[in-house]
Amino acid sequence: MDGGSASRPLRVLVDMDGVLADFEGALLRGFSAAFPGEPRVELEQRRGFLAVEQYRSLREDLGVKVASVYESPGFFLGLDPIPGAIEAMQEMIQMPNTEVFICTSPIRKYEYCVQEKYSWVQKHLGPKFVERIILTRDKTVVSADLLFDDKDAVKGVEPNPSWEHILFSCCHNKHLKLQPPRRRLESWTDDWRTILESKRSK
Ligand SMILES: O=c1ccn([C@H]2C[C@H](O)[C@@H](COP(=O)(O)O)O2)c(=O)[nH]1
Ligand SMILES: [Mg+2]
Repeated sequence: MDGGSASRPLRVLVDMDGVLADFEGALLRGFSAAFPGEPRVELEQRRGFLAVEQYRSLREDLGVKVASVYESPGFFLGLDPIPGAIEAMQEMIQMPNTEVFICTSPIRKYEYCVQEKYSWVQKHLGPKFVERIILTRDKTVVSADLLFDDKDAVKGVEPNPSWEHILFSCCHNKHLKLQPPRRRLESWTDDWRTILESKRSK
């Protein structure tokens, strides 16, 4: 090739719940509204990725009750964007030599969730991002350089995923101390651009 060398584009996966869309805030509000007399887990008290497990540990029947909130029609479409997420995604998709995808797991009772995730992306990010949705219960089989995700352990059938997992801080994971070399993004005001640059092939 003449002149400069062409490097392969950087491929970035961005999770939806807890990274682009405020699942935890809506879950607490929805639970409080639907079950006002029941004990609830404030965001400061959230521990562990699955809210359903923490509610179940409070009292067995609370697991089913909290799950009924996110299984309800309108829940996923009504999520608020995480502060700065929309702006960051719009900037990222314009970056040269960069491929951005939204990589998100639907719940098992997928009837409303799947369609509403698509509608949420259309509403908040626009049609070019609808083209870039990857729905999977196993993110380890998706090939990329980076995955921004609030789940502390992203596991699946592939023991060595191609991506580096950047833990996006969320109420349920902010207390975890990461073992080096694992990295975090505290919020969308944190320096995600430097993380992208650190993964570009030289
Ligand atoms: O207690 C819980 C908490 C979350 N979920 C669901 C909600 C989302 O659809 C997925 C998480 O998807 P990510 O792509 O990892 O953000 O998990 C749940 O079912 N129960
Ligand atoms: Mg998530």
